[in-house]
Amino acid sequence: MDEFSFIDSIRPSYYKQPSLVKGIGDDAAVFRPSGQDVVTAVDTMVEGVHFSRKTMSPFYMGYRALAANLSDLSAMGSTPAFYLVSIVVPEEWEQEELNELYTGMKSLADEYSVDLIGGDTVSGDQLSISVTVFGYVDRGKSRYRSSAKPDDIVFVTGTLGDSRAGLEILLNDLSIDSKEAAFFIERHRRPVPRVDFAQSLLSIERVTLNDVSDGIASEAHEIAEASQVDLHLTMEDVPFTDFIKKWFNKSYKEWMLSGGEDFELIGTVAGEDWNVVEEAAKECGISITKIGTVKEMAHEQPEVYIYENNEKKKLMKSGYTHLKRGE
Ligand SMILES: Nc1ncnc2c1ncn2[C@@H]1O[C@H](COP(=O)(O)OP(=O)(O)O)[C@@H](O)[C@H]1O
Ligand SMILES: Cc1ncc(C[n+]2csc(CCOP(=O)(O)OP(=O)(O)O)c2C)c(N)n1
Ligand SMILES: [Mg+2]
Ligand SMILES: [Mg+2]
Ligand SMILES: [Mg+2]
Repeated sequence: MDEFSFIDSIRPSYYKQPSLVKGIGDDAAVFRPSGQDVVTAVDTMVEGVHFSRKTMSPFYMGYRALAANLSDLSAMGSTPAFYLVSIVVPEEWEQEELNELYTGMKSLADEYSVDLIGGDTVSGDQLSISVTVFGYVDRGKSRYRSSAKPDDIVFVTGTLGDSRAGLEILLNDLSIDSKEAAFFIERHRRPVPRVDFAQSLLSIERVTLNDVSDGIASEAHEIAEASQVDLHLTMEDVPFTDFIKKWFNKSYKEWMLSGGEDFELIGTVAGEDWNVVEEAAKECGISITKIGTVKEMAHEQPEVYIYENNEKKKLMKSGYTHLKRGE
């Protein structure tokens, strides 16, 4: 195998998106949006930081790199259309493993009819996958972190902390009940981006969305800062899988807030639209939970508060932070 035969092997034989003009094979790809806004994002995953041989097979490395990006598109309310993959591949990687990685991405891409339209292949020391995605959204309909208003309901999809529990099991070879361990591991390896749910909210004029990659302690702050409001959350309302308590009683609360990589959506919406949000979740077969309320800023800086046993505390912006220096 060399770079060129590899590219030939991953080149799609046909594309599903009608707006594609030129796919893989020239200096760049071309697509032609028809009056919609184009939404784009890039997230990178690096061996040793986002995954390791212990936590992920090549299939899941690929699946998850695309899932994280589709999750960002869902948080903008957009419909995914295209992706590009830039990959750094260590010498020892076999062609079969690289094919598996692409099969992992394709398995998710096919579900959403998303086309692979380009990328870059480079040899290097550590596996790194950078995925760039493009999606469409009706003009002016993107969902921003900056749209939260006082009295909004704060909600979150699914359950939190499962992915972190899966990571713990994988990294430390924990032997817990096999069915329950498999659930957490699956939540870590194969997160489901909430694309369908976000799209079912299209009838609502205003909804704030942010996807949970770092943990809601961080994402709630991003909403508070962008919207210049305070968020008041209730710890007892934050949703978790019931058996997480049994295995990780000491840690599960912290993981719910800052474990990260749940790829659920946290958002805010006016009370009068709450029934639409509930209906959307039901349609998509996912759970949705009210976890708090938006309030006007009490001080000069936006804050997130969390109530536990009726005690009010500031929730710090904890979570996974890259580029930490000098601490
Ligand atoms: N190295 C970078 N150069 C330019 N923009 C960046 C860089 N890193 C992050 N951003 C931008 O900063 C914003 C927040 O990024 P990030 O926290 O990674 O978002 P998310 O958690 O949703 O993936 C996004 O608009 C992103 O495009
Ligand atoms: C081997 C391994 N160690 C640690 C983690 C945990 N981890 C790595 S990055 C991250 C946060 C999310 O990644 P980031 O690059 O900040 O995503 P973004 O917010 O840009 O979407 C977490 C919780 C992991 N997934 N795998
Ligand atoms: Mg990012
Ligand atoms: Mg995001
Ligand atoms: Mg992201």
